[in-house]
Amino acid sequence: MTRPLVLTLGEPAGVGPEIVAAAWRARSADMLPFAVIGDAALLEAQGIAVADVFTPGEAAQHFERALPVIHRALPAPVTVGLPDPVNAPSVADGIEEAVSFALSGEASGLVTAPIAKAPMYASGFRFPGHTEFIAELTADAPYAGTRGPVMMLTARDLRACLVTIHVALDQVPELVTAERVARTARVVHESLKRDFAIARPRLAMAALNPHAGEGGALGLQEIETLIPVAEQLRGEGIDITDPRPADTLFHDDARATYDAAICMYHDQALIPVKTLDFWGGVNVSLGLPVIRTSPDHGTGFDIAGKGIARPDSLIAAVRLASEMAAARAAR
Ligand SMILES: NC(=O)C1=CN([C@@H]2O[C@H](COP(=O)(O)OP(=O)(O)OC[C@H]3O[C@@H](n4cnc5c(N)ncnc54)[C@H](O)[C@@H]3O)[C@@H](O)[C@H]2O)C=CC1
Ligand SMILES: NCC(=O)COP(=O)(O)O
Repeated sequence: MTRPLVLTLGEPAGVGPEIVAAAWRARSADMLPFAVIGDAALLEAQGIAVADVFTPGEAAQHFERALPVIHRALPAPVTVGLPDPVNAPSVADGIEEAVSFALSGEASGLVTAPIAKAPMYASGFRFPGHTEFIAELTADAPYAGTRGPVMMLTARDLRACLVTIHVALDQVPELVTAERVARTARVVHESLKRDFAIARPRLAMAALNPHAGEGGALGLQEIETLIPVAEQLRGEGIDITDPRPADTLFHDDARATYDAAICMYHDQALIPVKTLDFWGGVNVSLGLPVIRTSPDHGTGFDIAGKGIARPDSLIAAVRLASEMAAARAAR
């Protein structure tokens, strides 16, 4: 039987509590039941019934009538829209606890509500985001496959996967190495088979430079790095294209030619994803021993507490984690 999911509440002063409550209100047959790690008072304040539980395994028995919560009180009161770094260590602890439930098998996977990066960094959090933190927390767990983490964003029929994640643009060219591109492609190829049940994944590689480098006139990374690595990957049996100009890779007809795009930097992947479907996009961490999904938006401090935050992306993240858990269980 597939176990429930575990959710983290994320930044308590952001939209997390209201979208988590809304996701529970929208519970449906295509979602696994879930338990939330966080401050129960913030969820009760959303006008829903909550049930105190100790593990995600207890979620299913309560889920229909109340949102199961693994209560973790915050050290400082929450002012909506104003993150307090004093609460940041509890946010990180919640993610760590969720990962341990997923590693122990008590949860099928985790779905994380957004964190605010700046207050986390101010409190000493030393990871760029969830993705790298979860990779570190799971580094010693057994895993049969190429290790990530690889960040993938999905929206409608687009899956965009990142070779570099949260780095300044001027650092991107030196980080686009053959090793990084190859590892990203291998992780994506394996994950599309294992987690998305795609038997023969087709990958499209995005070029780094305009016009895929214009034969070297607009940059040499395609000739020196990307074309050779694409050839090497095809030699391993991975169906991947040579680098394609990124400006023509994401329109409707182009998307039909591949199952995932390998993108060289953050905005190359996230702009098409968020343009295509800002409300329904999902962030997925690939190449880890645990399943992890997340909404593609952030903490929405400008709208938190106003009752207008849309839960669609979190709901899509819960659905996708449920599908991935089913795909892994069926193998
Ligand atoms: N997975 C995660 O933990 C992520 C965290 N962040 C963090 O979020 C914080 C704020 O980042 P921003 O760049 O301002 O992005 P943001 O996504 O929080 O906000 C961008 C715009 O989208 C709107 N928006 C966001 N979520 C919405 C929702 N559920 N319904 C309706 N409108 C929504 C906001 O009101 C704002 O106008 C930062 O600290 C950033 O690091 C950002 C992206 C992902
Ligand atoms: N821009 C995507 C983002 O910030 C999500 O990062 P992560 O917390 O999922 O690693």
